[in-house]
Amino acid sequence: MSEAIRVEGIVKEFPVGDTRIRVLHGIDVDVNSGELTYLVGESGSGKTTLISIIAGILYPTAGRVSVFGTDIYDLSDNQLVRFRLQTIGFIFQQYNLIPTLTAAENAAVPLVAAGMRRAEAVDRGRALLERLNIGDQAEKLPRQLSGGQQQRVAIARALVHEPRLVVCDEPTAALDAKSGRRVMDLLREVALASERAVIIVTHDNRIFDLADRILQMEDGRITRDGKQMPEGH
Ligand SMILES: Nc1ncnc2c1ncn2[C@@H]1O[C@H](COP(=O)(O)OP(=O)(O)OP(=O)(O)O)[C@@H](O)[C@H]1O
Repeated sequence: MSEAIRVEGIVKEFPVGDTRIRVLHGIDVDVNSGELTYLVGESGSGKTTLISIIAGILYPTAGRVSVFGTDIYDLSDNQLVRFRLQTIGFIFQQYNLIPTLTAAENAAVPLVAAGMRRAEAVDRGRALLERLNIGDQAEKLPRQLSGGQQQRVAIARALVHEPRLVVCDEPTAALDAKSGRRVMDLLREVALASERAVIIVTHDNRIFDLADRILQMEDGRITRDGKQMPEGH
């Protein structure tokens, strides 16, 4: 276990009308590799905003984020895009699949973007779909898949290039218990590999027992940091 992510003094404000609202109030936290870290808290507490900043897709108003030793907001826009492509996999609440590509092609997108030959990339995408138990759906288009199947394609796409940091927003919400477990097994395997880290935002009490560490947010602050679920969940 070693420090993978360092978050220091993160403040985020959004403009609303003529004013600005502050949704993150100066967050300091480290995340270790070798652990599954969960981020929990009520709707609106700032979880998605924080993981988006950690994943390099939303600029903070103030503060620093270091991902495996790189201060990501010191990078130029182009460098950040490249760093994100190579190092970070993000599983969004919306699946954001490309409607004209098959499931296997969607899963292969990060590899193709990194320059891998298309046929080899699609083979790897298909192999990951098999591990997620939807290998038989690999040649279908997203609109021919159920919500849970689309979610697993999105998960395959986030993992296919073996990013060192995987950030997930409700990865199991649309899945039945068995599919959810498969996804979690895969994410745990990633987290336990050396020099890789996984952060999961979740309300899914079926998977709480799998967390190594649980961070709780309230009103834009981290108010608990421990192994146990806070009361009320
Ligand atoms: N682009 C935006 N403009 C203005 N306010 C925003 C914007 N994005 C988020 N917010 C506000 O920031 C706060 C935190 O939102 P966030 O989505 O991070 O919460 P969350 O904890 O992930 O909630 P949920 O569990 O419902 O997804 C909310 O009050 C939300 O309304």
